Amino acid sequence: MNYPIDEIRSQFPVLALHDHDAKPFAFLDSTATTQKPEFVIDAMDNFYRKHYSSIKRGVYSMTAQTTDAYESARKKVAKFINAQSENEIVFTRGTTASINLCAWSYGRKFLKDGDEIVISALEHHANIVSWQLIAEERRAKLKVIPVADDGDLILEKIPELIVKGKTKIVAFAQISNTIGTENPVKEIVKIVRGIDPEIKILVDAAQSAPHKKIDVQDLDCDFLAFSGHKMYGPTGIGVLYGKYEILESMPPLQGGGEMIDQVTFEKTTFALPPDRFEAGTPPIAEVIGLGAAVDWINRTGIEAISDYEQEILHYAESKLKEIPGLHILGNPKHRGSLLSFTLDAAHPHDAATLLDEDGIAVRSGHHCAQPVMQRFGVPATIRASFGAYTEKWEIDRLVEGLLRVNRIFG
Ligand SMILES: Cc1ncc(COP(=O)(O)O)c(CNc2co[nH]c2=O)c1O
Repeated sequence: MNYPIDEIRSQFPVLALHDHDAKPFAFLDSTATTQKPEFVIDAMDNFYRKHYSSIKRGVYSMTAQTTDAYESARKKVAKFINAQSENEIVFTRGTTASINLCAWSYGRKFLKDGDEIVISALEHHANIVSWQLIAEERRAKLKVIPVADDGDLILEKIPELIVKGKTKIVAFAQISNTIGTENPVKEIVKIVRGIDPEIKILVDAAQSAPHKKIDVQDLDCDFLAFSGHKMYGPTGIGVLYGKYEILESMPPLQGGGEMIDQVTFEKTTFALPPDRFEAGTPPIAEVIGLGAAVDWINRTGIEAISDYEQEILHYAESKLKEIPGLHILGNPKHRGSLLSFTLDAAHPHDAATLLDEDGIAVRSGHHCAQPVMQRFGVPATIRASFGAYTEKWEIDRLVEGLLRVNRIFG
Protein backbone atom coordinates (compact mmCIF):
# COMPACT_ATOMS: atom_id res chain seq x y z
CA MET A 1 0.00 0.00 0.00
CA ASN A 2 1.26 3.53 -0.72
CA TYR A 3 0.13 5.01 2.59
CA PRO A 4 2.14 8.26 3.10
CA ILE A 5 3.13 7.36 6.67
CA ASP A 6 6.10 9.74 6.92
CA GLU A 7 4.04 12.70 5.71
CA ILE A 8 1.16 11.77 8.01
CA ARG A 9 3.38 11.29 11.06
CA SER A 10 5.07 14.65 10.48
CA GLN A 11 1.67 16.31 11.07
CA PHE A 12 1.66 15.21 14.74
CA PRO A 13 3.79 17.66 16.77
CA VAL A 14 4.22 15.46 19.85
CA LEU A 15 5.56 12.63 17.71
CA ALA A 16 7.67 14.85 15.46
CA LEU A 17 9.13 16.50 18.58
CA HIS A 18 10.70 13.26 19.76
CA ASP A 19 11.36 11.35 16.54
CA HIS A 20 15.01 12.43 16.57
CA ASP A 21 15.67 11.75 20.27
CA ALA A 22 18.52 9.41 21.15
CA LYS A 23 15.75 6.95 22.00
CA PRO A 24 12.92 8.04 19.67
CA PHE A 25 9.56 8.13 21.47
CA ALA A 26 7.44 5.13 20.57
CA PHE A 27 3.82 6.11 21.33
CA LEU A 28 1.83 2.89 21.54
CA ASP A 29 -1.21 4.03 23.55
CA SER A 30 -3.62 5.34 20.90
CA THR A 31 -6.44 3.20 22.29
CA ALA A 32 -6.40 5.42 25.39
CA THR A 33 -6.19 8.61 23.37
CA THR A 34 -4.74 9.61 20.02
CA GLN A 35 -2.22 12.30 19.26
CA LYS A 36 -3.49 15.46 17.49
CA PRO A 37 -2.55 16.67 13.99
CA GLU A 38 -1.59 20.30 13.39
CA PHE A 39 -4.83 20.71 11.41
CA VAL A 40 -6.92 20.11 14.54
CA ILE A 41 -4.66 22.14 16.82
CA ASP A 42 -4.69 25.05 14.34
CA ALA A 43 -8.49 24.96 13.98
CA MET A 44 -8.96 25.39 17.73
CA ASP A 45 -6.13 27.92 18.03
CA ASN A 46 -7.59 29.93 15.14
CA PHE A 47 -11.00 29.96 16.82
CA TYR A 48 -9.60 31.24 20.11
CA ARG A 49 -7.38 33.82 18.43
CA LYS A 50 -9.66 35.19 15.71
CA HIS A 51 -13.27 34.16 16.09
CA TYR A 52 -13.95 33.48 19.74
CA SER A 53 -17.48 34.17 20.92
CA SER A 54 -20.36 32.21 22.39
CA ILE A 55 -23.03 30.59 20.25
CA LYS A 56 -26.76 30.96 19.71
CA ARG A 57 -26.91 34.11 21.81
CA GLY A 58 -26.95 37.69 20.57
CA VAL A 59 -27.29 38.86 16.98
CA TYR A 60 -23.79 40.19 16.37
CA SER A 61 -21.98 38.68 13.39
CA MET A 62 -19.18 36.95 15.29
CA THR A 63 -21.60 34.92 17.38
CA ALA A 64 -23.51 34.03 14.21
CA GLN A 65 -20.26 32.83 12.60
CA THR A 66 -19.42 30.76 15.67
CA THR A 67 -22.88 29.24 15.70
CA ASP A 68 -22.43 28.33 12.03
CA ALA A 69 -19.07 26.73 12.82
CA TYR A 70 -20.59 24.77 15.70
CA GLU A 71 -23.53 23.49 13.69
CA SER A 72 -21.28 22.82 10.70
CA ALA A 73 -19.29 20.46 12.94
CA ARG A 74 -22.52 18.70 13.85
CA LYS A 75 -23.31 18.22 10.15
CA LYS A 76 -19.80 16.86 9.55
CA VAL A 77 -20.19 14.33 12.36
CA ALA A 78 -23.62 13.29 11.05
CA LYS A 79 -22.16 12.70 7.60
CA PHE A 80 -19.14 10.91 9.09
CA ILE A 81 -21.37 8.19 10.57
CA ASN A 82 -24.07 8.47 7.89
CA ALA A 83 -26.80 9.62 10.26
CA GLN A 84 -30.09 10.56 8.59
CA SER A 85 -29.93 14.05 10.12
CA GLU A 86 -27.59 16.27 12.08
CA ASN A 87 -30.41 16.47 14.64
CA GLU A 88 -29.51 12.90 15.60
CA ILE A 89 -26.10 14.08 16.83
CA VAL A 90 -25.90 15.11 20.50
CA PHE A 91 -22.61 16.58 21.68
CA THR A 92 -21.48 15.29 25.07
CA ARG A 93 -18.26 15.22 27.07
CA GLY A 94 -17.26 11.83 25.62
CA THR A 95 -18.28 8.19 25.31
CA THR A 96 -18.82 7.81 29.04
CA ALA A 97 -21.14 10.83 29.13
CA SER A 98 -22.95 9.63 26.00
CA ILE A 99 -23.68 6.20 27.47
CA ASN A 100 -24.78 7.76 30.75
CA LEU A 101 -27.06 10.18 28.88
CA CYS A 102 -28.70 7.21 27.17
CA ALA A 103 -28.93 5.19 30.39
CA TRP A 104 -30.38 7.96 32.53
CA SER A 105 -32.61 9.71 30.02
CA TYR A 106 -33.95 6.73 28.08
CA GLY A 107 -33.56 4.30 30.98
CA ARG A 108 -35.25 6.41 33.64
CA LYS A 109 -38.29 6.96 31.38
CA PHE A 110 -38.70 3.53 29.85
CA LEU A 111 -37.18 0.97 32.26
CA LYS A 112 -39.53 -0.49 34.89
CA ASP A 113 -39.26 -3.00 37.71
CA GLY A 114 -38.28 -6.43 36.34
CA ASP A 115 -37.02 -5.20 32.95
CA GLU A 116 -33.65 -6.42 31.66
CA ILE A 117 -30.52 -4.88 30.15
CA VAL A 118 -28.03 -7.01 28.22
CA ILE A 119 -24.36 -6.05 27.83
CA SER A 120 -21.30 -8.07 26.79
CA ALA A 121 -18.42 -9.54 28.80
CA LEU A 122 -15.95 -7.39 26.84
CA GLU A 123 -17.19 -4.00 27.97
CA HIS A 124 -15.33 -0.97 29.26
CA HIS A 125 -16.56 0.15 32.67
CA ALA A 126 -18.41 3.04 30.95
CA ASN A 127 -20.69 0.44 29.33
CA ILE A 128 -21.11 -1.59 32.52
CA VAL A 129 -21.38 0.75 35.52
CA SER A 130 -23.77 3.22 33.84
CA TRP A 131 -26.20 0.38 33.21
CA GLN A 132 -25.70 -1.04 36.72
CA LEU A 133 -26.60 2.34 38.22
CA ILE A 134 -29.81 2.78 36.22
CA ALA A 135 -30.71 -0.90 36.68
CA GLU A 136 -30.41 -0.44 40.44
CA GLU A 137 -32.64 2.62 40.40
CA ARG A 138 -35.25 1.09 38.11
CA ARG A 139 -34.98 -2.38 39.69
CA ALA A 140 -33.99 -3.85 36.35
CA LYS A 141 -31.73 -6.87 35.83
CA LEU A 142 -28.35 -6.82 34.07
CA LYS A 143 -27.35 -9.83 31.95
CA VAL A 144 -24.03 -10.51 30.18
CA ILE A 145 -23.24 -12.05 26.80
CA PRO A 146 -20.28 -14.39 27.53
CA VAL A 147 -16.97 -14.33 25.69
CA ALA A 148 -15.07 -17.42 24.49
CA ASP A 149 -11.39 -18.09 25.17
CA ASP A 150 -10.51 -16.75 21.70
CA GLY A 151 -11.99 -13.39 22.66
CA ASP A 152 -15.07 -13.56 20.43
CA LEU A 153 -18.53 -13.19 21.99
CA ILE A 154 -20.58 -16.39 22.11
CA LEU A 155 -23.42 -15.21 19.88
CA GLU A 156 -25.32 -18.47 20.31
CA LYS A 157 -25.98 -17.40 23.91
CA ILE A 158 -27.77 -14.17 22.95
CA PRO A 159 -31.23 -15.72 22.34
CA GLU A 160 -31.01 -17.38 25.77
CA LEU A 161 -30.38 -14.00 27.40
CA ILE A 162 -33.09 -11.98 25.70
CA VAL A 163 -36.71 -12.10 26.87
CA LYS A 164 -39.31 -10.51 24.58
CA GLY A 165 -41.11 -7.75 26.46
CA LYS A 166 -38.59 -7.77 29.31
CA THR A 167 -35.27 -6.99 27.66
CA LYS A 168 -35.39 -3.28 26.90
CA ILE A 169 -31.76 -2.37 26.14
CA VAL A 170 -28.79 -4.20 24.59
CA ALA A 171 -25.45 -2.37 24.78
CA PHE A 172 -22.07 -3.56 23.51
CA ALA A 173 -18.79 -2.31 22.08
CA GLN A 174 -18.06 -2.51 18.36
CA ILE A 175 -14.37 -3.03 19.25
CA SER A 176 -13.09 -4.10 22.65
CA ASN A 177 -10.44 -1.84 24.21
CA THR A 178 -8.67 -4.79 25.85
CA ILE A 179 -8.61 -7.76 23.50
CA GLY A 180 -9.43 -5.71 20.43
CA THR A 181 -12.24 -8.06 19.44
CA GLU A 182 -14.32 -6.59 16.65
CA ASN A 183 -17.90 -7.66 17.36
CA PRO A 184 -20.21 -8.40 14.39
CA VAL A 185 -22.59 -5.52 15.09
CA LYS A 186 -24.99 -6.16 12.20
CA GLU A 187 -25.24 -9.86 13.11
CA ILE A 188 -25.94 -9.07 16.76
CA VAL A 189 -28.51 -6.42 15.82
CA LYS A 190 -30.25 -8.94 13.53
CA ILE A 191 -30.41 -11.55 16.31
CA VAL A 192 -31.80 -9.01 18.79
CA ARG A 193 -34.31 -7.50 16.36
CA GLY A 194 -35.43 -10.98 15.40
CA ILE A 195 -36.45 -11.66 19.00
CA ASP A 196 -37.96 -8.25 19.81
CA PRO A 197 -37.83 -5.26 17.44
CA GLU A 198 -38.73 -2.98 20.32
CA ILE A 199 -35.39 -3.51 22.10
CA LYS A 200 -33.11 -0.46 21.93
CA ILE A 201 -29.52 -1.18 20.90
CA LEU A 202 -26.55 1.00 21.87
CA VAL A 203 -23.17 0.50 20.19
CA ASP A 204 -20.10 1.76 22.03
CA ALA A 205 -17.96 2.99 19.11
CA ALA A 206 -15.16 4.55 21.17
CA GLN A 207 -12.63 2.13 19.62
CA SER A 208 -14.19 1.85 16.18
CA ALA A 209 -15.04 5.44 15.17
CA PRO A 210 -11.33 6.36 14.87
CA HIS A 211 -10.41 3.24 12.97
CA LYS A 212 -13.14 2.11 10.63
CA LYS A 213 -16.01 3.46 8.55
CA ILE A 214 -19.25 3.59 10.55
CA ASP A 215 -22.68 3.69 8.91
CA VAL A 216 -25.33 3.88 11.63
CA GLN A 217 -28.18 3.36 9.17
CA ASP A 218 -26.53 0.19 7.85
CA LEU A 219 -25.81 -1.01 11.40
CA ASP A 220 -29.40 -0.16 12.38
CA CYS A 221 -28.36 0.63 15.95
CA ASP A 222 -30.60 2.97 17.95
CA PHE A 223 -27.72 4.72 19.73
CA LEU A 224 -23.98 4.97 19.07
CA ALA A 225 -21.38 6.63 21.29
CA PHE A 226 -17.81 7.79 20.73
CA SER A 227 -15.17 10.29 21.94
CA GLY A 228 -13.37 13.06 20.08
CA HIS A 229 -10.04 12.49 21.86
CA LYS A 230 -9.78 8.94 20.49
CA MET A 231 -10.19 10.09 16.91
CA TYR A 232 -7.48 12.74 16.62
CA GLY A 233 -9.73 15.39 18.18
CA PRO A 234 -9.68 17.15 21.55
CA THR A 235 -10.70 15.83 24.95
CA GLY A 236 -13.97 17.03 26.47
CA ILE A 237 -16.10 16.30 23.43
CA GLY A 238 -17.99 13.19 22.37
CA VAL A 239 -21.13 12.18 20.55
CA LEU A 240 -24.31 10.32 21.29
CA TYR A 241 -26.01 9.40 18.02
CA GLY A 242 -29.66 8.46 18.44
CA LYS A 243 -32.49 7.74 15.99
CA TYR A 244 -34.44 10.98 16.00
CA GLU A 245 -37.80 9.57 17.02
CA ILE A 246 -36.14 7.92 20.03
CA LEU A 247 -34.28 11.08 21.06
CA GLU A 248 -37.58 12.96 20.74
CA SER A 249 -39.21 10.54 23.20
CA MET A 250 -36.45 11.10 25.79
CA PRO A 251 -36.56 13.67 28.61
CA PRO A 252 -33.64 16.06 29.16
CA LEU A 253 -30.99 14.97 31.63
CA GLN A 254 -29.80 18.44 32.65
CA GLY A 255 -31.77 21.68 32.95
CA GLY A 256 -30.50 25.10 31.98
CA GLY A 257 -30.08 27.46 29.08
CA GLU A 258 -30.42 26.34 25.47
CA MET A 259 -32.42 23.17 26.24
CA ILE A 260 -35.72 24.99 26.76
CA ASP A 261 -38.57 26.33 24.68
CA GLN A 262 -40.61 28.27 27.27
CA VAL A 263 -39.82 28.71 30.97
CA THR A 264 -42.34 29.83 33.60
CA PHE A 265 -42.25 29.17 37.31
CA GLU A 266 -45.23 26.93 36.79
CA LYS A 267 -43.93 24.88 33.89
CA THR A 268 -41.09 24.62 31.38
CA THR A 269 -41.28 23.17 27.90
CA PHE A 270 -38.15 21.82 26.26
CA ALA A 271 -36.31 22.32 23.00
CA LEU A 272 -36.26 19.57 20.40
CA PRO A 273 -33.25 17.26 20.15
CA PRO A 274 -30.33 17.73 20.02
CA ASP A 275 -30.57 21.07 21.91
CA ARG A 276 -32.73 19.36 24.57
CA PHE A 277 -29.62 17.43 25.67
CA GLU A 278 -27.08 20.26 25.42
CA ALA A 279 -27.82 22.45 28.44
CA GLY A 280 -25.61 25.46 29.08
CA THR A 281 -22.67 26.88 27.19
CA PRO A 282 -21.18 23.94 25.28
CA PRO A 283 -17.49 23.12 24.68
CA ILE A 284 -17.41 25.26 21.54
CA ALA A 285 -13.71 25.01 20.75
CA GLU A 286 -13.82 21.26 21.31
CA VAL A 287 -16.74 20.89 18.91
CA ILE A 288 -14.80 22.89 16.32
CA GLY A 289 -11.78 20.65 17.03
CA LEU A 290 -13.92 17.54 16.54
CA GLY A 291 -15.16 18.91 13.22
CA ALA A 292 -11.54 19.46 12.18
CA ALA A 293 -10.68 15.90 13.27
CA VAL A 294 -13.47 14.56 11.05
CA ASP A 295 -12.13 16.66 8.18
CA TRP A 296 -8.62 15.30 8.81
CA ILE A 297 -9.78 11.68 8.88
CA ASN A 298 -11.83 12.19 5.71
CA ARG A 299 -8.88 13.82 3.95
CA THR A 300 -6.49 11.06 5.06
CA GLY A 301 -9.07 8.39 4.27
CA ILE A 302 -10.65 6.17 6.95
CA GLU A 303 -10.26 3.05 4.78
CA ALA A 304 -6.59 3.87 4.14
CA ILE A 305 -6.07 4.40 7.89
CA SER A 306 -7.88 1.17 8.69
CA ASP A 307 -5.88 -0.87 6.17
CA TYR A 308 -2.60 0.64 7.35
CA GLU A 309 -3.37 -0.03 11.02
CA GLN A 310 -4.21 -3.65 10.23
CA GLU A 311 -0.83 -3.97 8.52
CA ILE A 312 0.84 -2.58 11.67
CA LEU A 313 -1.26 -4.91 13.86
CA HIS A 314 -0.25 -8.00 11.92
CA TYR A 315 3.42 -6.91 11.97
CA ALA A 316 3.20 -6.43 15.74
CA GLU A 317 1.48 -9.78 16.25
CA SER A 318 4.16 -11.61 14.24
CA LYS A 319 7.00 -9.92 16.15
CA LEU A 320 5.50 -10.23 19.65
CA LYS A 321 4.75 -13.93 19.19
CA GLU A 322 8.51 -14.55 18.83
CA ILE A 323 9.19 -13.25 22.37
CA PRO A 324 9.67 -16.02 24.97
CA GLY A 325 7.05 -15.99 27.73
CA LEU A 326 4.79 -13.49 25.99
CA HIS A 327 1.09 -14.40 25.76
CA ILE A 328 -1.34 -12.37 23.62
CA LEU A 329 -4.85 -12.25 25.06
CA GLY A 330 -7.42 -13.81 22.72
CA ASN A 331 -7.28 -14.55 19.04
CA PRO A 332 -10.55 -13.12 17.71
CA LYS A 333 -11.60 -13.48 14.08
CA HIS A 334 -11.25 -9.73 13.64
CA ARG A 335 -9.23 -7.40 15.87
CA GLY A 336 -8.94 -3.63 16.12
CA SER A 337 -5.56 -1.91 16.15
CA LEU A 338 -4.44 -3.05 19.59
CA LEU A 339 -2.89 -6.03 21.36
CA SER A 340 -3.07 -6.95 25.04
CA PHE A 341 -0.50 -9.37 26.34
CA THR A 342 1.28 -10.67 29.45
CA LEU A 343 4.90 -11.59 30.10
CA ASP A 344 5.84 -14.55 32.32
CA ALA A 345 8.90 -12.60 33.47
CA ALA A 346 7.27 -9.45 34.83
CA HIS A 347 4.05 -7.82 36.02
CA PRO A 348 2.63 -5.47 33.37
CA HIS A 349 3.36 -2.40 35.50
CA ASP A 350 7.00 -3.41 35.96
CA ALA A 351 7.34 -4.13 32.27
CA ALA A 352 5.72 -0.81 31.31
CA THR A 353 8.01 1.05 33.70
CA LEU A 354 11.12 -0.45 32.09
CA LEU A 355 9.71 0.23 28.63
CA ASP A 356 9.20 3.85 29.63
CA GLU A 357 12.92 4.07 30.46
CA ASP A 358 13.47 3.21 26.80
CA GLY A 359 11.01 5.89 25.61
CA ILE A 360 8.27 3.39 24.83
CA ALA A 361 4.72 4.34 25.92
CA VAL A 362 2.36 1.41 26.41
CA ARG A 363 -0.61 1.05 28.76
CA SER A 364 -0.50 -1.43 31.61
CA GLY A 365 -3.35 -2.30 33.93
CA HIS A 366 -6.97 -3.39 33.63
CA HIS A 367 -7.90 -0.75 31.05
CA CYS A 368 -11.20 0.02 32.83
CA ALA A 369 -12.30 -3.50 31.95
CA GLN A 370 -11.76 -5.47 35.17
CA PRO A 371 -14.32 -8.17 34.22
CA VAL A 372 -12.25 -8.94 31.12
CA MET A 373 -9.11 -9.39 33.24
CA GLN A 374 -11.04 -11.69 35.59
CA ARG A 375 -12.47 -13.68 32.66
CA PHE A 376 -9.02 -14.26 31.22
CA GLY A 377 -7.39 -14.94 34.57
CA VAL A 378 -4.90 -12.07 34.57
CA PRO A 379 -4.52 -9.19 37.06
CA ALA A 380 -3.58 -6.83 34.27
CA THR A 381 -2.06 -6.71 30.81
CA ILE A 382 0.39 -4.69 28.76
CA ARG A 383 -1.49 -3.09 25.90
CA ALA A 384 0.14 -1.78 22.74
CA SER A 385 -2.18 0.18 20.45
CA PHE A 386 -1.72 1.86 17.12
CA GLY A 387 -2.95 4.88 15.18
CA ALA A 388 -2.75 6.41 11.74
CA TYR A 389 0.80 7.54 12.56
CA THR A 390 2.30 4.38 14.06
CA GLU A 391 5.47 3.13 12.36
CA LYS A 392 7.02 -0.35 12.28
CA TRP A 393 10.20 0.90 13.99
CA GLU A 394 8.03 1.62 17.04
CA ILE A 395 7.04 -2.05 17.12
CA ASP A 396 10.71 -2.99 16.76
CA ARG A 397 11.56 -0.69 19.72
CA LEU A 398 8.78 -2.40 21.72
CA VAL A 399 10.21 -5.87 20.94
CA GLU A 400 13.71 -4.74 21.96
CA GLY A 401 12.27 -3.28 25.16
CA LEU A 402 10.36 -6.45 26.02
CA LEU A 403 13.45 -8.60 25.42
CA ARG A 404 15.26 -6.29 27.85
CA VAL A 405 12.47 -6.83 30.38
CA ASN A 406 12.92 -10.58 29.95
CA ARG A 407 16.67 -10.25 30.48
CA ILE A 408 16.23 -8.18 33.63
CA PHE A 409 13.32 -10.05 35.20
CA GLY A 410 13.61 -13.42 33.46
C1 LIG B 1 -14.65 0.83 24.48
C2 LIG B 1 -14.60 2.09 25.33
N1 LIG B 1 -15.76 2.60 25.80
C3 LIG B 1 -15.79 3.73 26.54
C4 LIG B 1 -14.60 4.37 26.87
C5 LIG B 1 -14.67 5.66 27.66
O1 LIG B 1 -14.26 6.74 26.83
P1 LIG B 1 -14.04 8.19 27.49
O2 LIG B 1 -15.37 8.60 28.03
O3 LIG B 1 -13.56 9.05 26.34
O4 LIG B 1 -13.01 7.99 28.56
C6 LIG B 1 -13.38 3.87 26.41
C7 LIG B 1 -12.09 4.55 26.80
N2 LIG B 1 -10.98 3.65 26.83
C8 LIG B 1 -9.81 3.96 27.39
C9 LIG B 1 -9.45 5.08 28.01
O5 LIG B 1 -8.14 4.92 28.41
N3 LIG B 1 -7.69 3.68 28.03
C10 LIG B 1 -8.73 3.06 27.40
O6 LIG B 1 -8.70 1.93 26.93
C11 LIG B 1 -13.38 2.71 25.62
O7 LIG B 1 -12.22 2.20 25.13
